[in-house]
Amino acid sequence: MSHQSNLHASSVAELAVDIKNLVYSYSKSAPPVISVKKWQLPKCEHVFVSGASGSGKSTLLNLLTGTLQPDSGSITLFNTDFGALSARQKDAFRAQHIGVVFQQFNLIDYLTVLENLTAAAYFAKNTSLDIEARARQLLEKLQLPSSVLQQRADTLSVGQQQRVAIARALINAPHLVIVDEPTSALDADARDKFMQLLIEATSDSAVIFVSHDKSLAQYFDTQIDMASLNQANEGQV
Ligand SMILES: Nc1ncnc2c1ncn2[C@@H]1O[C@H](COP(=O)(O)OP(=O)(O)OP(=O)(O)O)[C@@H](O)[C@H]1O
Repeated sequence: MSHQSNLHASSVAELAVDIKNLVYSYSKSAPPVISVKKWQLPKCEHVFVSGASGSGKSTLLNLLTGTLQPDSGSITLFNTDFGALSARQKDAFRAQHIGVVFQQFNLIDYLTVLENLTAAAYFAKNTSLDIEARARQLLEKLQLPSSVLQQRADTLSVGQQQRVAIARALINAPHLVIVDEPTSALDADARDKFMQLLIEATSDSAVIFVSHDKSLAQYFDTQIDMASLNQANEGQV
């Protein structure tokens, strides 16, 4: 069964993420950085993952997006066994079903906002939607003027870049949105506004948001700390 046909199963999946016995180490001689026995995220739930620096938050996100491969265990995303996909299928699955907002936004500087959004749709082979119309709709939802579409990414303010990064993550209407600490450069007012917009814009998706700033937990349905999720060093010296 291809990942495409699995998508039909995904529409009835109860769980966005189902992790079992997931173990990951950067080095064989060191204890695992990630060791999660069981973690389930229901569809459309918004979870806040906190944890100290070095606790494994980014590593977990990289495993969820397929950038890192687990040593053992399984990650099932919307009924699809992610680990069983080939590298190419993983890329396609990620492009189609997972939206990522990176810490540094990772917009392509020399492209306009519309080109940035169109590129994300292109990689997902998303031809079924009118991308420009969807881009306009998302910008409106994120309270950016549509004139921004024609502006080069490197001419945007930091706050605008953040909103465009959300729009890019949502352009393909992903089932799962992963957000890695995007608020560190913002003052308190801008941060609250950003969080409200993010939560509103992702109401139809499951969201995993990682940050060490526990004051952001108020925006989420549930919260979990890496230390309790991760039993990596239990019983190890
Ligand atoms: N490429 C790597 N090679 C070896 N060790 C790594 C690598 N990347 C991360 N680590 C180690 O893995 C552990 C978890 O790192 P990770 O970046 O996942 O933590 P984090 O919770 O995201 O931290 P931060 O909040 O500082 O971004 C740390 O001890 C880190 O030093």
